Amino acid sequence: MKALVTGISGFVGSHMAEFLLREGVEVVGTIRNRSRMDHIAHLLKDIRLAECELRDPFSVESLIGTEQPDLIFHLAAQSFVPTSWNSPIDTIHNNVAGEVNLFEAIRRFGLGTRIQIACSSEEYGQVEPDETPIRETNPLRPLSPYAISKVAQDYLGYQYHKSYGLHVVRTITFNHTGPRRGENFVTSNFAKQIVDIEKGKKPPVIYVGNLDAKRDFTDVRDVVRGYWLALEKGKPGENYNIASGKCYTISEVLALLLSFSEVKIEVKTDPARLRPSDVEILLGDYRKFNEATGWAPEIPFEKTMEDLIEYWRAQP
Ligand SMILES: Nc1nc2c(ncn2[C@@H]2O[C@H](COP(=O)(O)OP(=O)(O)O[C@H]3O[C@H](CO)[C@@H](O)[C@H](O)[C@@H]3O)[C@@H](O)[C@H]2O)c(=O)[nH]1
Repeated sequence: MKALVTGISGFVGSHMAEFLLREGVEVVGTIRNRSRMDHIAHLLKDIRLAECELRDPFSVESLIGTEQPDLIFHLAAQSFVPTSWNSPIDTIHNNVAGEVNLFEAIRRFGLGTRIQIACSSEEYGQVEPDETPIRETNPLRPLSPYAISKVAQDYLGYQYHKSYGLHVVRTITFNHTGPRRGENFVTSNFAKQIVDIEKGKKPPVIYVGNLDAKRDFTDVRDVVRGYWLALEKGKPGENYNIASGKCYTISEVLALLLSFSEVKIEVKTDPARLRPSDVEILLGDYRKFNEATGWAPEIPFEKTMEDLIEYWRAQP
């Protein structure tokens, strides 16, 4: 069995590759010439890399024709919400064109490849108080260009399944984190700031944005197991929430991370970290996915946060 992981050098891609190797699957991953390699350096003897610009249909067609994968985990994306306000067109183009190019190549070669699409709880956007925990039937009220790009990716998956019978499973993943999480994202950003203070690299002040937002975090290692199960047991054309079913305010996340450290730290709001519109609450109902695949989260949030801070402590 051969799996293609787009964005293999990223946070989720590197964990996906580790999971697939443990399952005995042959792993090929896409990289671009400017991809960082530190997350997958330890895997290079066991995986193959293919340089591919997903935005370029010729590049994608040549990759798919050569590799003819049984499975695709489509994880490559511009995934940071604030970047999508600075470069909305680039976010939408990158996330949407890459997926269309993959679907078109699979369709043209007539392959039976099973394809997982990484959709996002950001698609739900403005959620009303009586709508939590959020089910897949909730209306989508996206609040950022990133969310729009994910709505498009999600519905393209539906459409290519209906129009051409492609085996596409759409996973709607709520926030996820763990070791190697990029330092822009809130959990890693706070953990790294704390560790930089511990190491004396910066004064004892932690800068934060909106602490009132509520998010539902799942450990990345549980998430990649979910992506595998989505293609093993999920129904083509369907969408499934992957979530923990619990949510924390960002101020609770900050308090938890601070509790792992001995140093005294002052908390300051950095206005540059506030967004034009922020999703207030994301709390997912994962029953549909559980019923289809048996998946449930296993790693508690406290353990994920401990592993994350230890990850940053171990960095040079
Ligand atoms: N990044 C960041 N966020 C902060 C900060 N302070 C508060 N926040 C708040 O923390 C929340 C989480 O921010 P992110 O970690 O940047 O994630 P996100 O915007 O929720 O998006 C993530 O989850 C999506 C799934 O819901 C993913 O699709 C997306 O790629 C990303 O992983 C947001 O409400 C944000 O305003 C800060 O200093 N930095």
